[in-house]
Amino acid sequence: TIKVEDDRTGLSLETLKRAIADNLFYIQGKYPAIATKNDFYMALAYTVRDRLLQRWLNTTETYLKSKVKVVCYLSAEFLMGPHLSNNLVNLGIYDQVRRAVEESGLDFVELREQEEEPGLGNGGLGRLAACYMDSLASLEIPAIGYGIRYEFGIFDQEIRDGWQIEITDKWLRYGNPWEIERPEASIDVKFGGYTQAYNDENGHYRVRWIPDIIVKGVPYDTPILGYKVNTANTLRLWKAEAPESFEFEAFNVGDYYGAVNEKVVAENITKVLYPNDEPIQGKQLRLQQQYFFVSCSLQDMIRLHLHRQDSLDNFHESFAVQLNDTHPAIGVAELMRLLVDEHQIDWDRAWQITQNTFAYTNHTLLPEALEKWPLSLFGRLLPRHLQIIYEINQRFLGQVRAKYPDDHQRIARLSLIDESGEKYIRMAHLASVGSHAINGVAALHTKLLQQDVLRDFYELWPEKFTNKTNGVTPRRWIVVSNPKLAELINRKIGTNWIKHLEELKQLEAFVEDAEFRQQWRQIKQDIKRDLAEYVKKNHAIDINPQSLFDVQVKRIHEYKRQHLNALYIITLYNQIKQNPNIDVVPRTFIFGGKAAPGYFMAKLIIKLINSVAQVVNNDPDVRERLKVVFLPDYNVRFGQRVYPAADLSEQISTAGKEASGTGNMKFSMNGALTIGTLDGANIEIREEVGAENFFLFGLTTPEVYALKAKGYNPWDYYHANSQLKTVIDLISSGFFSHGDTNLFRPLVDSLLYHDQYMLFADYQSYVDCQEQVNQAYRDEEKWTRMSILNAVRMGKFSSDRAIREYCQEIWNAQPVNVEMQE
Ligand SMILES: CCc1ccc([C@H](C)CC(=O)N[C@@H]2O[C@H](CO)[C@@H](O)[C@H](O)[C@H]2O)cc1
Repeated sequence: TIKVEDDRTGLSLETLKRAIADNLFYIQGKYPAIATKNDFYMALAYTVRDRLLQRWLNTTETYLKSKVKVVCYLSAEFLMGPHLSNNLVNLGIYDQVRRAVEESGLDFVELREQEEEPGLGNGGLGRLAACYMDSLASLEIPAIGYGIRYEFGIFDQEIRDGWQIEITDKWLRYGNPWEIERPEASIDVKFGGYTQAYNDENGHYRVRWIPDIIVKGVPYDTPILGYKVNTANTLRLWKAEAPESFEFEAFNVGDYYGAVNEKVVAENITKVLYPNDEPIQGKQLRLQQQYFFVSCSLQDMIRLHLHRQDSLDNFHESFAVQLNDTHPAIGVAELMRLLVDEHQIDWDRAWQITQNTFAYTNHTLLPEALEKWPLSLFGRLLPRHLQIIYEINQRFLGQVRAKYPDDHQRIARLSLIDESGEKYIRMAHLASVGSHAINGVAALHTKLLQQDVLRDFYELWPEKFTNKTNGVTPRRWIVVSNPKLAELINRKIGTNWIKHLEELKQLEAFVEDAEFRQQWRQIKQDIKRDLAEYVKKNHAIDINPQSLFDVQVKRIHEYKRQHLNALYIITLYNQIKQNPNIDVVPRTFIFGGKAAPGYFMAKLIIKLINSVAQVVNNDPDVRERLKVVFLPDYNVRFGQRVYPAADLSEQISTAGKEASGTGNMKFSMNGALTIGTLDGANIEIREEVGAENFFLFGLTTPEVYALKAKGYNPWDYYHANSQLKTVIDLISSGFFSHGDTNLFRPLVDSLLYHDQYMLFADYQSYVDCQEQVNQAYRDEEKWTRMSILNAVRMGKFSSDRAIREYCQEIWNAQPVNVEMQE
């Protein structure tokens, strides 16, 4: 008998080909002759999604049936990246699906590139959340990612005449095959209005909240499949809608706008992601977004808990809730409101449950990124929460006073309310008081948190603080992004490394194997050639694959010092112009990164890089040896293309400013060497790969503090270093701006008069270090050895290691085996 596989789950070539054709017909309603590339992509996506569903439903059923602890990751951002390839790798069916597509006469790569990237994040914080979701599922830890389904994600970036232009990100224009709407699980969320105290039937003091408006939260679920396991966790993203999308009464009296007004107001809440990646703006809509998704998520958790249990007394045993920075910190007050007001649990018990439920991760030391909300705005939008925060603060400061009587400064510093000038609510304080655990994202960062930003909390509760150095998923950042390298590693040590990255160390045995080094080098060369072709085809720029690919891709920010990189490029340019016979290693400087639309200096830095590129790339004296390219629209898909192609990874932030960095890990895992400062996770990468395999420069954090304390005058460096002076004067002269001496003045003046991030102090050390890079790159075998060691010693930086630490030290969560019911 011919066994016909189920169209939905079969993995044979025939079944896959039939499934794609059927989905094109029955879902897209198209037959091949009239189908667009996007139709074929959708048909393929649904074919792959079908093969996720069994695991997904089995997982949900397993969790509902058992009383397992579920990790809930609350994040305002999830930078997931394209789903197709990642799901094919985690299902272990990449090659057969690729063949099925090609045997159907379609171009797999073309279809793959059709997928709109869900850009529901700004940068590091959002991408970390995505890597952690992949590791939670791959480690079979029950988990739910809770966030916001922005209609418009991070803007698409175009570069026009050297300037960043922001384009609206209509990622949902063709629909999203990877999500399922769950209208039946909608949740109501209140805003505004007033509160009313009353005594309930048992004479207990109670408060009710009478809101101005109610908004409906509709969840959209996306399956998050682990690597080669049966576990598929859920990413639940909330969309705001009006309870009644159409007011007939208003319509009948001809008030057409009134009829849809509520709809518009409600939907605005999840309309767009705030494109700021550090500086906060304290906009009302931002607070509405934060409260909206947090309230939906906590109400959803309580509903799930009461589905499995009959009292909320052990809610904290059901759910471990991680606050991804302060953006969801309102959750502390919201859980108290739900437990006390909605479920009549007494305050002290509710507070215990709340503190045992929440944990808080801080991702930044920059003072301007620490969220604080004006009391006026907060009280208007969330009157009941303001009362609850007052109550929390009063009880908290009571404890502080008991421990530090008469230390009024300390009490004022610790208070949830910043009373100096206009009053603010300090969200980092609310998160710290309401959590049983607080962590930074790299060893240095956590130390600086304890010594500086959260010093008073550390002195109060040292036991709450632990470090959780960031990690990245080797599935997307090696297996999906660099299949050739993954293949070479598989051939040498098998495939266990993909879930046990520390096993990469076994490859150290091959460093002295010339054949292996040749293969390693060839892979990098092939990828560089592919990137050069991509840049030629899409940006009409010729780059030399033989040159050293020096890459800096990350959000544009003064503390990340993309402009220090530009100062080095101009220095090198001047060296060649002054002495054309100088023997420099041909270099291609590749930049990528978005600037927050309101961040003027960041945008000027993009303009400077493009202006320098203009001159350098068109100067016959240098262009064969120096090329500068700013590739637009840096996102996850772009990262997957550029990390494997890099020779040198630029991690040059001012010491003490980059909390961790995660790009640094992705570069090193793909064999790039790092030039960097002792900042964030660079320090731990250098410890793992060996100081001899890391190009270190610059002031350390204590040296930065000391120099600041002593009084740092950038002019001293300008006058003392003629090479630096020449570079700065060249920029001021208008040489890179068609003679316009005003264009870059704001940037030059900020350096000469402030240089907040100490570029001048680190300039010479950076230039000298770059010379060491040149020396090393000349010795191909030496460089290859260093490249191999940089990659194979990166085991620590897998997000699996980080998640295992969170599970053991913060969440007390265990893996749960999901059976595959046939
Ligand atoms: C309110 C605006 C806003 C938005 C995002 C943020 C994030 C905290 C910024 C961010 O992405 N921080 C980065 O987090 C990464 C993951 O931990 C770290 O690796 C980076 O060092 C840190 O800059 C701050 C403020």
